[in-house]
Amino acid sequence: MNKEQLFEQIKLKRSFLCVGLDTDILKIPRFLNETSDPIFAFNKEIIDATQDLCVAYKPNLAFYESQGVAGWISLEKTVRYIREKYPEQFIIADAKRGDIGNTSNLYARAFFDHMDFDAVTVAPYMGEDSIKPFMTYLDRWVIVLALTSNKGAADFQYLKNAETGEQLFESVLKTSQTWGTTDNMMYVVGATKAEKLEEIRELVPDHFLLVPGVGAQGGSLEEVAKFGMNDMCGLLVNSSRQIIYASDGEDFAEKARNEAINVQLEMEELLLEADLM
Ligand SMILES: O=c1ccn([C@@H]2O[C@H](COP(=O)(O)O)[C@@H](O)[C@H]2O)c(=O)[nH]1
Repeated sequence: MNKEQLFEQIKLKRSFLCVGLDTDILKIPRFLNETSDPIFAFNKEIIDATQDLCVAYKPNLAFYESQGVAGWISLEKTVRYIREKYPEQFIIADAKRGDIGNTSNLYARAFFDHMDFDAVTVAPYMGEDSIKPFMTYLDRWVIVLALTSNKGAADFQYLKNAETGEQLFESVLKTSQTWGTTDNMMYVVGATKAEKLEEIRELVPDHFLLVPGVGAQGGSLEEVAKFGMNDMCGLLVNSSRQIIYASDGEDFAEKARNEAINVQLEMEELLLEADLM
């Protein structure tokens, strides 16, 4: 999917919501354990209940890898289900990969050839050759960690370069944007760091940003939109736990839908205010 198609979906759905499929076997409703693949059964219900309210899904690999082979099978089934039933959805592997070039090559093959994701999150620490292999695929994306939502982001990401005075996340944004384009590269910026979005937009005015951290982590959607929106919206705002664990009963999908509706309605208002629809 390219940038224009993504923006079309945002306008059509009146939403820039990305539903995080952080499917924890210990948190899903217990009655699903009677099915042959509880993680996939959960995901399928959540996807069917939210697909008209969001433009993207983001399975976080940790939740699948922690289940060994069974988890990988659930993940593959989930991606295939979305692709076949809701092909307009943008599918992100939140895998935070990146390694020496030949290894990254195989990560890219795993996520784009074998599994048909649209995008994969990558850590920029190992530099250009660790990220370039992901950008050789047409209409596939890398999403580079720039300023993360967690407390530990302060350990390195705000460190200032002694010569330029630039903070590390600023250097990541400046340097890495020369490796790709606004058509194959996005950035992760945590919603809990919304106050930094204004300066981030000065560095990367046209890139899409994947913004986790609303909902369970307490980030403000309104502030993210105020400081982070551009003329193509430019935002995919992720919410995982607040939506998918709205209930642990038989009504879990319906309750997830209600949570997603609340977010979508707020997003619709923000898009209207920004004159994007
Ligand atoms: O900076 C980051 C990068 C990634 N994440 C991931 O996003 C979701 C957030 O889940 P919530 O339940 O909505 O808090 C999760 O998969 C994280 O690993 C992030 O939170 N912050």
